[in-house]
Amino acid sequence: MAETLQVRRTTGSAALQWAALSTGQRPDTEAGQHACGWFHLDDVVFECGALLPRVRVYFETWGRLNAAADNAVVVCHALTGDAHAADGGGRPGWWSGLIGPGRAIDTNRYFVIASNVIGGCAGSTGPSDLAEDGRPYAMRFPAVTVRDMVAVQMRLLDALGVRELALVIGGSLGGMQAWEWAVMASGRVRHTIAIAAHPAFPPLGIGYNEAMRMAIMADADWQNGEYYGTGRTPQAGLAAARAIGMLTYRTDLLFEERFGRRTAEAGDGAPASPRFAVESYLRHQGDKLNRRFDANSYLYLTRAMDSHDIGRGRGGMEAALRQVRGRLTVIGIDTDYLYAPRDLRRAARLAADCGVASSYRELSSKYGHDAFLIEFEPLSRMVEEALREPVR
Ligand SMILES: CC(=O)SCCNC(=O)CCNC(=O)[C@H](O)C(C)(C)COP(=O)(O)OP(=O)(O)OC[C@H]1O[C@@H](n2cnc3c(N)ncnc32)[C@H](O)[C@@H]1OP(=O)(O)O
Ligand SMILES: N[C@@H](CCO)C(=O)O
Repeated sequence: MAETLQVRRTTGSAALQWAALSTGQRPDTEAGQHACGWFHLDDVVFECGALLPRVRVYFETWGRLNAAADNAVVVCHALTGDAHAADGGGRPGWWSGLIGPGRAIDTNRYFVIASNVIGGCAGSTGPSDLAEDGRPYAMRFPAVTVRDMVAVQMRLLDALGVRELALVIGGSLGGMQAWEWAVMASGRVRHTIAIAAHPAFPPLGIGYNEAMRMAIMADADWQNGEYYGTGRTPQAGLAAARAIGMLTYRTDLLFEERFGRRTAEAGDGAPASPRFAVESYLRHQGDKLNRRFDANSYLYLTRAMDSHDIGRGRGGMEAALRQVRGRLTVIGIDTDYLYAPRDLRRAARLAADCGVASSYRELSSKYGHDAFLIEFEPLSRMVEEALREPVR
């Protein structure tokens, strides 16, 4: 199976040079330094049995892999996130508050890797890419699962020469990947931190995902997914999906504080134009997502979330948990509507009952589910504390 790896340092000596590496050859990066790269793999077999002859993974790294090749940290992104988790290329990342020199995930100490998930639309192969026949995959893209995402990430880590992981961490869909990493790479991962994510995606989440998919597929511009190159994209559908999503990612308290019943300046009260501040906010969020996200990827990634269940095909949840070796920290958010803290506390307890060195921590926030992308100070403290705990 052919694999190729290209890495480009964005800072420091010989910055901006693309280097082609043979797999297993560690990238020559420096402590704290940011790099980005492409990993090309052939013949990737998905859990559903489908095979993609060519797959591309976009990734970014921070820091340097140590001589023992055991200081790697894998950071997994959420539904609409990407590989740009921390500062680099002159831009902050979505977790810059957590990752960087001297921060909770210290890039002077760790070699941090974040990659865009397969099925996504931020550099890695997804439904908008061209299939072998030269047409976009669209709905012909295989049904991707969280396990497929992690399997590809594991191959990336092998190619980068990483032997053992100090930490795998992520929130939401990223947390689901972290749960899978704990099982799939058991013995290779010293610490897993799964934030705002169940070990098996709950029915309320599946329901909301379906409502969001219905919004996209009801848009006439969706065209059964074959919208690429037609000049029409399902923007209204994706915007409606984002609005539904945002209502589950935040809280009533926050909306009360931010918007109350205030009206938006432009609103004239007609049903078709936004009247209240909260409406114009949701529309703005939809516009923003349309500028950076592909609707078909949204369909595929929400389906991946629906299928997430670490016990699937492994004899159930307990049997899967019994495979976990390293330490597990589950972080819940007290105001998270979708990923209820009581479920996550229970999951951490179940893991402990199954012999895992497991603990539960709770982040208190008015932001709801999205708190893991916003509340960097308390989250940093929790990550630092968790990393100080014994591995086994
Ligand atoms: C910035 C990125 O991280 S994008 C690339 C990677 N993406 C990810 O990792 C996905 C995860 N990220 C996210 O989900 C979000 O970016 C979060 C949770 C981190 C932050 O959400 P934000 O949308 O930036 O914050 P918030 O909810 O405060 O909304 C602020 C926006 O709403 C706008 N807004 C606020 N009130 C209103 C209103 N009444 N009417 C219209 N717009 C409004 C603000 O002007 C601001 O707009 P801007 O983002 O264009 O500057
Ligand atoms: N704000 C997050 C929500 C899902 O966790 C995202 O857009 O990815």
